[in-house]
Amino acid sequence: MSRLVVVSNRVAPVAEDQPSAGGLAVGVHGALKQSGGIWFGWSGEIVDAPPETPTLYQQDSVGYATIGLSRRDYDQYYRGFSNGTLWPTFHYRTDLSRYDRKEYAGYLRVNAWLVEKLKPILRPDDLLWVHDYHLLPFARMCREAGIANRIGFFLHIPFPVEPVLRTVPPHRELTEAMCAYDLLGFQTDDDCTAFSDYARRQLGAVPQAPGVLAVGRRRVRVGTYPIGVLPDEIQEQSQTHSNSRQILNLKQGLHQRRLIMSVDRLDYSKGLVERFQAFERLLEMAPAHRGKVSFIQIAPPSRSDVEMYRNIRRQLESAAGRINGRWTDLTWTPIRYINKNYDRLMLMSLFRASQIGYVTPLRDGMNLVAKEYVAAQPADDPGVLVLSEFAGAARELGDGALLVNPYDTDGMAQALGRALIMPVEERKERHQQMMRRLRENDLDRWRDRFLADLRGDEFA
Ligand SMILES: O=P(O)(O)OC[C@H]1O[C@H](O[C@H]2O[C@H](CO)[C@@H](O)[C@H](O)[C@H]2O)[C@H](O)[C@@H](O)[C@@H]1O
Ligand SMILES: O=c1ccn([C@@H]2O[C@H](COP(=O)(O)OP(=O)(O)O)[C@@H](O)[C@H]2O)c(=O)[nH]1
Repeated sequence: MSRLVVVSNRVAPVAEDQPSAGGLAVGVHGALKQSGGIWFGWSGEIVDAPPETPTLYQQDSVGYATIGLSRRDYDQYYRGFSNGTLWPTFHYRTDLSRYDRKEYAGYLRVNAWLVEKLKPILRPDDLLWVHDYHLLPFARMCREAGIANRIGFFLHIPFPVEPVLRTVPPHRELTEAMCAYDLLGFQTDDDCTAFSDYARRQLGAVPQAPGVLAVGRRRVRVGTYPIGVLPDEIQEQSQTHSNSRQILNLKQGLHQRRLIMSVDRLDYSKGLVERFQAFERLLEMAPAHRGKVSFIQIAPPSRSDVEMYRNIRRQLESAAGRINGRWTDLTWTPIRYINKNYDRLMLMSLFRASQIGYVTPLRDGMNLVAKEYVAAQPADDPGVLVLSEFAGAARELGDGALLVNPYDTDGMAQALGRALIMPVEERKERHQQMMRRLRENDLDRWRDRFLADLRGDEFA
């Protein structure tokens, strides 16, 4: 079988007990560990002079090939066009998006440079699987460099509807470039439909069969492949630290209080301020919960050199300070807001120790934390997932979770109140329902379905 070569901007740290840098790294690492292959991408370092060739190293079945970026490339490609333009727009925050031609030129330049660095490592029958918005034009540049391999692309974040996408000035060039991939994968049907609708209206794409678009002389397949987790592995992990000093101390310090848990990169798309406000509304609306419930928000800093990320950090600090200032008493602090990265084993144990998973992004491609929270619960006394309808995960977990609209403060507070008193029978039923979906759509299936479609004969 052909070798798998994964390309993504972010490459996971290799050690199991190291904190991971977001869902892409967690998902791709989990998938590659099973199948083996090469993982090529940015080393995470900014260097004075980028080397001629990537650094190669092997860890179990995965070969890593990573390379540093110069300050200018990092600024224009990663911080600039990827995270200053595409990320906010694709998350429907056109108010936070900016466009700079120089940054876009840098984005294209780095894509072409990465192709040049990857080419010598490639074999003619390698299967390429490229990930995420940093690399929309990567396949087009591969084709220009004479790389004829089959290339698939998976978008981890939402794909916006046409009027929103058009606010990115080079939208047509970008989407035309996407059509140089053989297969385009999205997290949800909504994302896939948004792309297909855009392609029909703006690029004159003609649907040829279900999931196949003809765009000029190219045929491109499109499909929905929701990323998953490995529920059994998470069940096991969630018990690793159950009796550790940290978890025991936490439980002791809670004095029987119910625990609400949230874990997110510190990102404005995650709806953290709205979430804090809804928690405060719960305390206002339901005096019985005062002193009886604690909320832990873990929010490791992310992309801190992008201005909007500094703003959200300030806003949250002020919200947490204000709410705690108003409600804290001698024995109870309602919100523990922690700006630190935790390793996954500890996170899964924290999920298991809590009664509510509070996951309320304003917009999210999938949100693996929601799935991990469910997988980490004890089957005989599971916690409740309170989940935003705007997370990709809501498509699969909507029947078992309490779905909320993160713009509706009262609605979220009500959902928290309902979760806090939900009888165990209802919690078990909801949990079983969600576990069924997690098992049907686990991480192995995500990889296997995508790669089977990419290998398929339809392209011949
Ligand atoms: O690499 P960073 O800039 O530090 O950011 C971390 C990752 O964030 C995003 O993750 C997304 O992928 C998850 C898994 O599919 C999904 O659940 C989540 O909804 C997405 O936001 C980003 O897409 C990745 O490229 C970043 O590496
Ligand atoms: O301190 C932390 C915070 C998060 N995560 C992991 O990072 C991933 C976040 O993925 P998600 O899809 O929820 O959001 P993203 O950050 O990719 O937007 C999940 O697997 C978390 O368990 C972690 O390992 N340590």
